[in-house]
Amino acid sequence: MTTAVTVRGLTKRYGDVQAVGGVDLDINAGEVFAILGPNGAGKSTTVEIMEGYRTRDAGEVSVLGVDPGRPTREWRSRIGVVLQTANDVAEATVRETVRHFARYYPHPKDPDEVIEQVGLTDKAGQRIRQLSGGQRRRVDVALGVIGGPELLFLDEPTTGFDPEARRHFWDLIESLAHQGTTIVLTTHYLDEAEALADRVAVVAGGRIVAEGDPATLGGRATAKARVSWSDEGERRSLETGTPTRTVLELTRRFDGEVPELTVTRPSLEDIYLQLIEAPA
Ligand SMILES: Nc1ncnc2c1ncn2[C@@H]1O[C@H](COP(=O)(O)OP(=O)(O)OP(=O)(O)O)[C@@H](O)[C@H]1O
Repeated sequence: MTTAVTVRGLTKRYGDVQAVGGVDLDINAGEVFAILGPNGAGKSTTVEIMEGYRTRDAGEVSVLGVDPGRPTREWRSRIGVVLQTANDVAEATVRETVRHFARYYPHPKDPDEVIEQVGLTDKAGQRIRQLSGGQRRRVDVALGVIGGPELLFLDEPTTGFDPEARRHFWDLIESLAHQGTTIVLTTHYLDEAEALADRVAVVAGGRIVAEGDPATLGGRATAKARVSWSDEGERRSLETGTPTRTVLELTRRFDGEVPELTVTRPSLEDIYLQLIEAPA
């Protein structure tokens, strides 16, 4: 497996604030990697260092084989970036803007296709300043992917999106990942991380407190399950480490279908909240 990003012992301090306090990361080529963490955890700082937009105090960083502290033009053309705050070219239209940015890259995608992918075909002729916040964010995403990047960084990409736009965005990310693009995203939406990411890292206080598959993070898949059902109109539930056995017993007791049966394990959000409350 090829590694797209390697980070070792990364630190960054702003005055008295230790924004990043020793981060190690390996992101494989072709994977979708989500960085989660509360406000001020150090996510953007870490990502901006990987993008070559921020200097580091210490540590080793390699992104597509290049130290982002010494970015080259050729390297820049291989990565795509969607920053948290975008610079709007307010007077230009969506199509003009996307076409304009396409010229910066040696092998850009077709601007109209990209506009379609982000769901802005109807707005292609509209000036950016006339778009809603969520629509502008979609322009940002279009500008991040127009160069056909091997590696795409997305910092809170769906903030301000309505639920439908978010789903469209997820489809876009899935199709880019399917085509082999490595994707690194930060998000505050746990459902987004769960839907998209092959692996997640939870950052708190400038350190990684957990890392892994979102389905099993923090022992999620083996944590006790809550089995709930209905018995003569009354809701019953119990927590158990052996939910299969419990369901089997209930099946016997009800001689078949267990009324209103649910079996749940902790959600990614439950595990995330535990992790950030008690950093390792
Ligand atoms: N340019 C800066 N100058 C001084 N302090 C900064 C600067 N940028 C970030 N910080 C501080 O570094 C810490 C980490 O900030 P960072 O933006 O990396 O967090 P984050 O995890 O991305 O947060 P959010 O979820 O709010 O975007 C915070 O305490 C922040 O106040």
